[in-house]
Formats: sequence, structure tokens, C-alpha cells
Amino acid sequence: MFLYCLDSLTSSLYPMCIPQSSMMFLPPMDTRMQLRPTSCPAPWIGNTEAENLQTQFCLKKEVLESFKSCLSPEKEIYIEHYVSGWRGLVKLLNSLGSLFGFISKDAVSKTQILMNFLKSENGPHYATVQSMVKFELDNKLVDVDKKGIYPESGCRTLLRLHRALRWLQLFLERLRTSKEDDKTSVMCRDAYNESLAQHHTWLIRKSAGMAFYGLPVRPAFFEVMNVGTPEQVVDVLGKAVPLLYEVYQITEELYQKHNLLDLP
Ligand SMILES: CCCCCCCC/C=C\CCCCCCCC(=O)N[C@@H](COP(=O)(O)O)[C@H](O)/C=C/CCCCCCCCCCCCC
Repeated sequence: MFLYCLDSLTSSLYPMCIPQSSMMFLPPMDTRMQLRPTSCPAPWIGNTEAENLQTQFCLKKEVLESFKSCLSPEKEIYIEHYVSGWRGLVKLLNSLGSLFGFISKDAVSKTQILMNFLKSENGPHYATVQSMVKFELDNKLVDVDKKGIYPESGCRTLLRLHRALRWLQLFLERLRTSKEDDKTSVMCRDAYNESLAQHHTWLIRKSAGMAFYGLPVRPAFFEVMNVGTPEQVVDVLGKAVPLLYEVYQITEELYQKHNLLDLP
């Protein structure tokens, strides 16, 4: 069945395809059709009033630039810019509607944990992923032997985002090479099954699976990215995907070297 959803950024209607069998999982129609005014953000977006104002999202400025700046010439990863890239993505996610609220909340809580470390007295140790790993390992602040004593360590928190980065990279690559009629929900689901899903519980997998049906169709999705024509979107994605892959690979190798890839 086709539903027409009000896009909170463009205030236009976009169609999304939802199978009849999934309708029972969706929020009531009045919630789905609600127009969220730009001055009335979801409550989990940012830290300050200013941050919370939902200005128009720009993929290049808010995601690509942040992930670009997060790599130092020595290939260290600056946590501040890494987090800022995720916050840009969360902004985009929030603009897609309340169906994605549970995903957005989790991403915000993870970025907040890392920001809190950065702002703490140990902040300088959290400047880069490399320095954070060294600091937490040297001071035994990580559950390397799987005890679950440090459920909010920086290493464990970043690992969750790191796994999500793999999903993002796979999803964007599918989006980049897709055709106009290809389904975003299928691209998203396939990328998810290939990456994050194996780390999630049954309930999260089912909820995520339902949420994917609420994704806008490809042309509407491209519009939300606010990059320009479909050709320009494809061009930007062509730059974003290798960049995300590089950040992912650096983290993956670092975590592998220190046996941190299975932190509970
Ligand atoms: C340029 C276009 C980009 C497309 C838009 C992308 C927007 C993505 C924004 C945020 C992505 C969400 C990142 C989610 C981080 C999830 C971390 C995680 O795995 N958390 C789980 C484990 O944490 P702990 O319990 O061990 O602390 C947690 O259980 C998860 C809860 C929420 C569900 C996460 C489902 C993730 C689905 C993949 C993202 C789908 C987004 C679809 C929108 C395009």
C-alpha cells in the first residue's frame, strides 16, 4: 500500500511504500501525517536551543565535511568531527519522521557519551580514537575480558557507531549505484543485514526492519539530502563512500589490533 507522508523539511508530500502486513506496527495516522514545524524539533537532536532548531539539512556541509575533517594527515581520527558527522546524519534522520525516533535516540545517546568524555577533565585523551584507545586500555577502563563493568566506555560506545558506519557506507554505495525506481527500503535492509544486524537483538532487528519501510522513495530521499540534481547527489556519494570506508578501515584495524571488536 502507498502512504503519502508530509516531509517536514520540504513540506511536500512524498510517497512511501508500506506492505499491508506491516501497517499494524506503524504509529497512528495522525502522527504519521503530522507536519513538524521547523521551529519545533524532536527533543533529542542537540545540546542547545540553537542546535535544536531544525535548519535545512545539507549533506555536503554537515556530513561530508565533518568526516573529511575527522582524518588527520597521520590518519588519526578526531572524535569531535566524527561525532559531528553523526550529528549531521541524525539531523537527516529526524527529518524523515518519528518512525526513526528510536534509532535517532540511540545514536544521540552514543554521540553524547563521547562528547561528555571530550568535555571532561580527561578530554585531551579523547581527542582522537587512537588516543582514546590508548588511554582507556592503559587505565583499564574497557571491558576487554567481557565483564560488562564499563558499559559506557569510550571504546565500547565508539564501536557501536563504528559498526553503524559500515552500514552507512554499504547503504550509500547501494544508493549511489541505484536506478530511479529502486527501493530505498530494500537497499537499506540489505546493507543492514550485511552489517549491523548481526550485532542486534531480534526485537531491534524487527523494529529496524519495520522502520525501513517508512523511508522515502529514492527521488524524495535525494531531495532531502539537499545536494542538487540526482547527478550531483551521485557525484557527492561517490566522494562520501570511499571517505567513510577509509575512516571505517582505520578504526577497524585499530580495534582488531587491540582485540576490541567484540566489546560487550
Ligand atoms: C546521506 C544519507 C544518509 C542516509 C541517512 C542516514 C541517517 C542515519 C543516521 C543515524 C544512523 C543511526 C545509527 C544507529 C546507531 C546504532 C548503534 C547501535 O547499534 N546500537 C544498538 C546497540 O547498542 P547497545 O545496546 O549495545 O548500547 C542499540 O541496541 C540500537 C538501538 C536502535 C536501533 C538501531 C537500528 C539501526 C538501523 C540502521 C540505521 C537505519 C537508519 C535508516 C535511515 C536511512
